[in-house]
Amino acid sequence: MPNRYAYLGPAGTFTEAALHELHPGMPEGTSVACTGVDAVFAAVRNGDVDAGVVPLENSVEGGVTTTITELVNGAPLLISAEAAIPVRFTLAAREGSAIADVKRIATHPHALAQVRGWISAHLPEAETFAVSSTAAAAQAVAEPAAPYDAAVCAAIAAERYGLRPLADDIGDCSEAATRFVQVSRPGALPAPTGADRTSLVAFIADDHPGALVELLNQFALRGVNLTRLESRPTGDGLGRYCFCIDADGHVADAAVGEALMGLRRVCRDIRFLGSYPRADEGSGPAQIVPAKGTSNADFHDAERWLERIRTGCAD
Ligand SMILES: O=C(O)C(=O)C[C@]1(C(=O)O)C=C[C@@H](O)C=C1
Repeated sequence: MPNRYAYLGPAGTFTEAALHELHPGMPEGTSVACTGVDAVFAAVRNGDVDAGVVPLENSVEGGVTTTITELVNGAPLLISAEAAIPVRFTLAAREGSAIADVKRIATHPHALAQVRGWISAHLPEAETFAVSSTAAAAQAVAEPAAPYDAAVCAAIAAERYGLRPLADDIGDCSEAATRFVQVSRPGALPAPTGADRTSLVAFIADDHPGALVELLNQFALRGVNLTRLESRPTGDGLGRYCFCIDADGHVADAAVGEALMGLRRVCRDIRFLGSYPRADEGSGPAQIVPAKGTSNADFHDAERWLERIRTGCAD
């Protein structure tokens, strides 16, 4: 039976585009549109689907809170894949509308944050309304008795719901991109590819000067490059934070594995969120030349040397 995937729906979201990027040519009927990120997580956890795709971070607006909260606090799931896609926004309305008619605009909060400048320049009087996704906004605007005049959505969503684009490419940052992750129930990890990413959440043991530096040193000492560090409240009281970390490399790599063991020693708790192929393999920080003494071979050589000393076989 083909795998089934949940995603933040309805059809026409950027998340659906990410799902198709991860699984090109997936058979009809294998995707399940959910009305919220939390519903995607629930579908994965209760076994309705094999995996789910959700937005994790946007290059302009940052982390997607619901996704991060689910990964940090919900029943453990693993990230098994990622996709990064450019996000371009269209203002779309029912046939016959003009820009001057737009008084009420619906969209997803992350999308709104990325078009705020355009809206205040072109529609300063318009009211904005947050809905569960950009495609949900387009779907709502298409209703004859819609409470909104226009949606900020992907061009493909405008087309799917029969809306007319009033303005294209209205994002304030032309290079905006969103990173999506596929989450699965815990199981075997994807094999290392040589261009991987590892995600985890670190809970520091106690609040003291240098606690974050101690944590970061575990990576720095082993030459592991970090690609994301985000603090999130633990929910246990003001000033209590955990740290969401993405690092280059796979947990099967000696340097990453040793960094994780170091974290385990200095932190109260570590939630491992997965090792999976990087979406941008072949470019960017994955190309960083490993620091001297941090390759797999260097670690294994040092391990064998220590073993010889311990067993009295040192030369
Ligand atoms: O609403 C959508 O189309 C989504 O896929 C969600 C989402 C997000 O959560 O950031 C994805 C990409 C865009 O940045 C705007 C919205």
